[in-house]
Amino acid sequence: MSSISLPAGLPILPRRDQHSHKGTFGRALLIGGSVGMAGSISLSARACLKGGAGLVTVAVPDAILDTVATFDAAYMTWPLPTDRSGHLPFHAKSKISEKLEHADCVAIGPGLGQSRGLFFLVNDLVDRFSGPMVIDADGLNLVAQRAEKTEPFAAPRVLTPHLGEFRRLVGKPQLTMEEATASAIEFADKRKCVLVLKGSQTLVTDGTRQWKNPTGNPGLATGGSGDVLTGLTTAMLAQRLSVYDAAVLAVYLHGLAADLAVQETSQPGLTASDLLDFLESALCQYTQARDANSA
Ligand SMILES: NC(=O)C1=CN([C@@H]2O[C@H](COP(=O)(O)OP(=O)(O)OC[C@H]3O[C@@H](n4cnc5c(N)ncnc54)[C@H](OP(=O)(O)O)[C@@H]3O)[C@@H](O)[C@H]2O)[C@@H](O)CC1
Ligand SMILES: Nc1ncnc2c1ncn2[C@@H]1O[C@H](COP(=O)(O)OP(=O)(O)O)[C@@H](O)[C@H]1O
Ligand SMILES: [Mg+2]
Repeated sequence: MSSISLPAGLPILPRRDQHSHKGTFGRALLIGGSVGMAGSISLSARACLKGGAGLVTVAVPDAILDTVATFDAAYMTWPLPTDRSGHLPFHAKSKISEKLEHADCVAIGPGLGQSRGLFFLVNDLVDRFSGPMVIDADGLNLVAQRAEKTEPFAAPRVLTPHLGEFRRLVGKPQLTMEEATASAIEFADKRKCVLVLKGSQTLVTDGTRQWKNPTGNPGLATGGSGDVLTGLTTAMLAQRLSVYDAAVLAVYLHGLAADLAVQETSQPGLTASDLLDFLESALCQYTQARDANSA
């Protein structure tokens, strides 16, 4: 029996049909990484698998492909060119497009770094991909650099900034967390997106609805924990949840995994890799409680 009770309003991940197959649970494409930041996109990709996506492909600069591929044998890799500074160049666009055609959902940003080529590449993909997309980390920073910062997004988008990234998105470097909360709701409403303002009680909003997340602890204050959230959110999109529901459920499960992890380890000792190991327990507790509620 599950030891948790699910908070009201938590989205339901549908039970798996007996005759389902990997295609049923979506093809996710994750784009990120640069020399020195192979870990971030690897964490995202593994979290995407652990979160239940059917097929996961990671597109990274070829200089880091072997490192990324070795992290988990269960996802596929797609080599892209690497520029002289270790980043994806703009001309990676054509090879990305080949994979984009077959993707049900996309995540972009973890570990990308920043360059002029990346600015044009990322903004082109954000504008062009018609399916749901998670934008995180440098993906957010590159979107923030656009001059026309007020237009609504043309397709379903989940943006997952921490306070520092949100300040860059709205161009207000002094914003407090309290001010950011109000501003996040306004941002999501105006830009027609889901905004996940990450922190100790992460806020998820689409401008109309708000979810203040009850799970999670300061053990999550460790490099790579946000990258895990990116992959988990993408997994929920791959399983056909709406952008708002995907973000809420991912944030809840991510925090729950951290809460379960620190029962067995410690807050200071928690790493993003450990967190991946507890995603399964979090999903187990969640699905048991979901099934008990519907019995
Ligand atoms: N293994 C890997 O490969 C990893 C690679 N990674 C990759 O690194 C890249 C850079 O991402 P990043 O988040 O580390 O740096 P950045 O965007 O400069 O943010 C830090 C700035 O924001 C501020 N800040 C304020 N409030 C904050 C808050 N609540 N939470 C966090 N920060 C907050 C903070 O202010 P401070 O409090 O430090 O003065 C500081 O000024 C990105 O591509 C990412 O994917 C990482 O994922 C780690 C694992
Ligand atoms: N004190 C805290 N309590 C609860 N959750 C936290 C705390 N500090 C950080 N987190 C969570 O950890 C994650 C950190 O994300 P981020 O800063 O993007 O990490 P990274 O880029 O290193 O992967 C977010 O999901 C955030 O909500
Ligand atoms: Mg981050």
